[in-house]
Amino acid sequence: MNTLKVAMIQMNIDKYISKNIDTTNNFIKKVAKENVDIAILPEMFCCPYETSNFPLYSQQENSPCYLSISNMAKKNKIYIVAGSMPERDENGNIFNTSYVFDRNGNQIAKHRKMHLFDIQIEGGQHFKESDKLSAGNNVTVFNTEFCKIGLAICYDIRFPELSRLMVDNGAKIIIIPAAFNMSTGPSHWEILFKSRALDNQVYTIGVSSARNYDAPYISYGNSIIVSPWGEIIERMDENEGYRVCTLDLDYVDKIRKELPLLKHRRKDIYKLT
Ligand SMILES: O=C(O)CCC(=O)C(=O)O
Repeated sequence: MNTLKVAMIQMNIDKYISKNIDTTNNFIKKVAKENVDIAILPEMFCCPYETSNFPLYSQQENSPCYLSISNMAKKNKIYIVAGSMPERDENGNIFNTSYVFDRNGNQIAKHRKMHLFDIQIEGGQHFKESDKLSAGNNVTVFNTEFCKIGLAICYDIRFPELSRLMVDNGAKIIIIPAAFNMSTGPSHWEILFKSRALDNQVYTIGVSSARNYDAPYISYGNSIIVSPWGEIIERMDENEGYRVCTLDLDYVDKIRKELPLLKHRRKDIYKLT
């Protein structure tokens, strides 16, 4: 059987970066003891999710925060999908960026959120990432000894074209560090992870920050794993914690063989004439 163990780390986000790094370190040590292969952190795991914070917390690659996560990966011999952090480039542009480190602490992937989260729900959530952030332009798929894995951030999951491109590129798992909110989370979170899993016959994994009612942006929590058959195989509540889950990659192949959706596509007619 071709399996791997993943851990969803649903952490509370503090205003101090150092506290967030300590929290991450404690979780990584715990999950490494359970022989986890890939640990996943939430979106903006080191920065309270607020547009005004992005410039204040933004750091260039190789920042102390970046290096401490890389060191944790190396020390614990574990892959870490470092949720996301505000990344500042040499021109001062800021991106919502997820880095992936391998078991030697080397960066093997980097995804800059491609779809910026600008919403205005009447009587509900308002947010405008584009006030402070720039969008990334690249689809991200990275390789491991288990399989290829697609990576995107939160709002990116709403765009089926992106997941499909990852799958066309060989992904059998799609990982989404996220922070849905109390307006869209209860209505859309589960459906989105099920839909992307079902239409691509992949495992989808959404890792959220824990809910904090004192924060200006209240995260939905509910970190989730959905199978290629569209079933929820792990789901957390709103509280801080972690969950370990073994994924069977042969099951992806089995589902794709039994119900060959990807093969049955009519790419020859998917054009507007
Ligand atoms: O799509 C949503 O409803 C939430 C997206 C979000 O919170 C984000 O992209 O950070």
